[in-house]
Amino acid sequence: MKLQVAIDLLDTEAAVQLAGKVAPYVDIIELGTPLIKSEGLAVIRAMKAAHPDKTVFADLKTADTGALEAQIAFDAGADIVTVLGTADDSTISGAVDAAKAAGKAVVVDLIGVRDKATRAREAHALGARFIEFHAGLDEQAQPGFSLDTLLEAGARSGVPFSVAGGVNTASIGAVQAAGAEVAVAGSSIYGADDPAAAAQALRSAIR
Ligand SMILES: O=C(CO)[C@H](O)[C@H](O)COP(=O)(O)O
Repeated sequence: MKLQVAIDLLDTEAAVQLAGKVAPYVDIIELGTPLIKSEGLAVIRAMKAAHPDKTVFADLKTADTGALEAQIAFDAGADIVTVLGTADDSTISGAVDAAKAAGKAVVVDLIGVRDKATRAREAHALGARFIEFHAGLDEQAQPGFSLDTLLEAGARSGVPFSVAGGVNTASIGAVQAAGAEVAVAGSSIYGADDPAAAAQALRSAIR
């Protein structure tokens, strides 16, 4: 299983600095949606320039104009972009076409999707590289939130998937046991006193 760090900071310098600390322990560097909204495409360019050997994941959460949004992020250096699972099939297909032309990839994010396993299969058939079973920060803040429902749906989907939703050292074992290809960790890394140690601990927990 691969490890993806989600950087939900708000400025490019802090994001590149954090990536520099955790890069030895992660496979994929994700530029979070708030970071891209705050800094624009420049943060994608800066991250790819700083880490040309890493997969740079632009969490665009595209809802429309899939081909166009994917293309501008690929041109800026992104290797993977996200499209929302709630978007129209044509939006996913448009982004997938752009990815194929650029030799890059699309991940479909299931945030807000009710029947995640079914939509995951549809999105995979449309050409998404893998499907992100995701509970967003707002959903995680709800009383009684648990990652278990997400993991069960991912395991049931039968397609390649990642998991995001407050993944930490206590839960990453269950994420791997569910069969995820990628564990996405944001706040448990960027919110830690020592982000490098946090990333290293997550990496060590992967069997
Ligand atoms: O995309 C996101 C929020 O929409 C986050 O980047 C993702 O949820 C990972 O962060 P965390 O591990 O803190 O949940």
